[in-house]
Amino acid sequence: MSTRGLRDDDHTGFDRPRRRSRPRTKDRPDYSDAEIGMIITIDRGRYRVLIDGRDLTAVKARQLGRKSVIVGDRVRVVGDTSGEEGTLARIVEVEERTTVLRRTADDDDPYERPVVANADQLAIVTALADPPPRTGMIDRILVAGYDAGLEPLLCLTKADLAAPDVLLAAYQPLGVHSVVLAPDSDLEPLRRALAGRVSVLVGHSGVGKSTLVNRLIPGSDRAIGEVNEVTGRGRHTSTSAIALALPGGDGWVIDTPGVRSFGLSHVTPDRIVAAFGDLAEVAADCPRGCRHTAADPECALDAAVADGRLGSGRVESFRRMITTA
Ligand SMILES: Nc1nc2c(ncn2[C@@H]2O[C@H](COP(=O)(O)OP(=O)(O)OP(=O)(O)O)[C@@H](O)[C@H]2O)c(=O)[nH]1
Ligand SMILES: [Zn+2]
Repeated sequence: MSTRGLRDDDHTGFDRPRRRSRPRTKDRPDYSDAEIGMIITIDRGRYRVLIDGRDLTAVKARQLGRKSVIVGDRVRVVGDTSGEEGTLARIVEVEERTTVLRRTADDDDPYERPVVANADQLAIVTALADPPPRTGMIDRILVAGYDAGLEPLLCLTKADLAAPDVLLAAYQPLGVHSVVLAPDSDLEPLRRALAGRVSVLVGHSGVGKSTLVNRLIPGSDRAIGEVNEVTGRGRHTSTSAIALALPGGDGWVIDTPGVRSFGLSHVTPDRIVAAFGDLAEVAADCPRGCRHTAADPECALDAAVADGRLGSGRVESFRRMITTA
């Protein structure tokens, strides 16, 4: 009797991929020598890849199938990698991602769309006036960022038009770092916060994100914008994010097109709580399925506030964030 006959009766065998269906190692091309680059931006199926300062255009190789390639991805590239005009390289492998920022188009959308890979900071650009700040939007972006394992940075622009105090006070208990910016303000605090990191910039159209990027990276030429009254979109209609190197090679900012919504149907309360070490420790005692809101009668966060293990301000801020988001 063959061993295969025995395995067929074994239920656990069903889920395992059949050995024969996998390509054998010796048939699989070895790309370990292929050059590694970073995806800078994507335009109509063409990927801009930066390798050692060379800027090339590439397409996805067929063997990648439906695997997504997104801005920030580290990829292996073969073919013509000279970067010369008219040449096209092929992306054959995507390196494992350290983080993935995702969004769903809206809350009823079951599809998570990966937006940016390998970032470590999420800079939320919000105007203090014109357009007025919306904490619901900030909360949604914070939740998406915590879910992705990114550290948030609140960039409050247009401080010449309104004071930042109320917003700063709202997010201080969560430990969110912030910088306040006016047209003539010193950029040094922002530069320090971005130094050596890969920061995704998100913000509603009109908050002054392009103005900020142009100040940080002279020559980056981000379109500053007359918002189109009909479409609500800025002048440049690109839908892809773009990675821009900070001067002196001191990190990257990844600019994203003005976000109008940040659907969060893929996020669970426990993944958010996990971003806060002190809260996560306490929430380990919550009943199964607890959403950690004020409406959850047995949430362990309440007991921890009552006996002084957690500050009430921190728990309230956390709950406001997860409930308005
Ligand atoms: N008063 C004031 N206005 C600013 C400031 N920063 C930018 N603006 C103005 O706000 C408007 C929008 O600025 P943008 O930089 O285009 O904003 P954006 O967030 O990039 O918007 P999109 O390009 O639509 O994504 C422009 O008219 C800017 O001149 C600021 O600090 N103070
Ligand atoms: Zn709870």
